[in-house]
Amino acid sequence: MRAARLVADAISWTPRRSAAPLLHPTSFAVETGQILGVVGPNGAGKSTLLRMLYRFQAPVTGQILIDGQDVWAMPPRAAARKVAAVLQEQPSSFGLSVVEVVALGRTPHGSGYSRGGAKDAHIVDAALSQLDLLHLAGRDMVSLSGGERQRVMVARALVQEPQVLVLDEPTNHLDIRHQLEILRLIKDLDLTIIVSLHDLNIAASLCDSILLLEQGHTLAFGPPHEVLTEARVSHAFGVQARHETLSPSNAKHFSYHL
Ligand SMILES: Nc1ncnc2c1ncn2[C@@H]1O[C@H](COP(=O)(O)OP(=O)(O)OP(=O)(O)O)[C@@H](O)[C@H]1O
Repeated sequence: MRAARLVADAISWTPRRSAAPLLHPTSFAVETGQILGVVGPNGAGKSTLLRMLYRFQAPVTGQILIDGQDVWAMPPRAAARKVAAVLQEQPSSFGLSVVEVVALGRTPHGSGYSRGGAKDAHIVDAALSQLDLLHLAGRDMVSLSGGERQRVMVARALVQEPQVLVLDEPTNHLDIRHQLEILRLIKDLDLTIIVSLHDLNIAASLCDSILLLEQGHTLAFGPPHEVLTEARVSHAFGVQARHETLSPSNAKHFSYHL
């Protein structure tokens, strides 16, 4: 089993030269192979939280543990074999082709400047195929659409063979079909996943648990049906939220009004 249990124990983040935390001490656990959705209004602290999980900025307090090991206490290369990230804004990877960008995901598994062997090539090909990118393999990254680039970044994260995958708004830029495909892929992956999402209906159907943030505080953490209540969503987002049952599917669906 590749997935691992992730625990955030009272992690917080405060910018340098500032007294006020942007994220107040936040605790949660994501069981092995489960999906945690991080939701909340703009500026709630979702990306700030994710940045600590994928080792971009260190928590000012608290610890992040993967199967009991402190992510911030291990060497960066070891951490990169445990956690991969797919971010909203990607560097444009100037001059690199799709296959070269995806292959970069193998870096934490290589030694020195080794180019990787047949095993790496096989892993890269499998990811290109899984993300419907084989026909784009030779294309320059800068020539891709936003959605194509997003799929390349998911492929790169997968070839990293992490135990934990962090995704910041992964459906941004994707058309409906590719949104559904990415969501199904996320659901099927044998990984522990932390994903920030703006669409609460997607979050409720995709995730095993939800962390609802507001102004750097945890409003609620737990199963979607417990966290995403009409009252809490209305309060957090400043709207009137209505939780309806759709017919004939009987699926629950939020709609919103000002
Ligand atoms: N390095 C920084 N220094 C100062 N303020 C910051 C820094 N990084 C983020 N912020 C502020 O912290 C708050 C939380 O930002 P964050 O990007 O985590 O929110 P978010 O929930 O991801 O928002 P969105 O839904 O808009 O992406 C925002 O008000 C943002 O302006």
